[in-house]
Amino acid sequence: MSLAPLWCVVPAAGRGTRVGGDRPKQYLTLAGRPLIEHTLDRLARHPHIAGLMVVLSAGDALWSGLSELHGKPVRTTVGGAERCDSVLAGLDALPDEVADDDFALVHDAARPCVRLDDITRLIDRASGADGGLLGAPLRDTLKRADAAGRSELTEPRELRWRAFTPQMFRRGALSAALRQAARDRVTVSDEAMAMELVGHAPLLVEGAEDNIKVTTAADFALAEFLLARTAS
Ligand SMILES: Nc1ccn([C@@H]2O[C@H](COP(=O)(O)OP(=O)(O)OP(=O)(O)O)[C@@H](O)[C@H]2O)c(=O)n1
Ligand SMILES: C[C@](O)(CO)[C@H](O)COP(=O)(O)O
Repeated sequence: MSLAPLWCVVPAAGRGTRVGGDRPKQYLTLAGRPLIEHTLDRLARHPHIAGLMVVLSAGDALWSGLSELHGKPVRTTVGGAERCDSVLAGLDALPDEVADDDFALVHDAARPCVRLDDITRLIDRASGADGGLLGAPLRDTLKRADAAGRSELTEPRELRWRAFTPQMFRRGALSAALRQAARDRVTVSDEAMAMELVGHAPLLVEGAEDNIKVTTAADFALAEFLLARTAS
């Protein structure tokens, strides 16, 4: 890997409404410490990550104040109403040393089980392809439901992927794509979608299915189990 070390933007400004806890899910306890600490620990341990830009909600009183982890700088900024607003704020806040042409990673605070070797593979492959994302091909039969919740149609599963993070793009190109989506009033659910909308075709890099996004309360038990099995 000849690329210079990359900064990683970590959107952590969500409210965790689907979990429904007494605080945003990134601060709920997972295997003895706040979920976000697991995520940041894994990212900072990756030898090719230079620093972390954690995007917090305005007035976040639960953030630990961490400023360094495993010798890497940890900076914070304030996010926005949607995940895409938070990612754009994170990109804008990256240090000046990150040029527009440099790659940056984006990884959800809510994905604590990411494997270091998947990050390495993403960096290796996506840097040669002008950007990409971790994901996994759909393995189940895919149904389209009608409004009554009945199966109306079986969709082809070939060429269908689930999108994970990290996602990796050049800082300037991703910022421009996110700004364009905002101007067009499109709420993009991931960085790759913003890039697709301006004509790019991000590389899909297959990653482990256990890189789950903690989304509901039931995901905590699964994440705790997976954390112990995905240490590298
Ligand atoms: N305005 C937002 C919304 C989400 N996120 C972050 O984006 C990641 C993925 O979002 P999601 O799982 O949807 O988190 P929440 O928005 O917190 O969940 P919910 O929709 O259940 O409220 C999380 O790390 C979340 O903190 C963010 O930084 N800013
Ligand atoms: C970026 C993402 O994690 C890819 O799966 C996801 O789109 C973000 O979660 P959300 O629930 O759509 O906000």
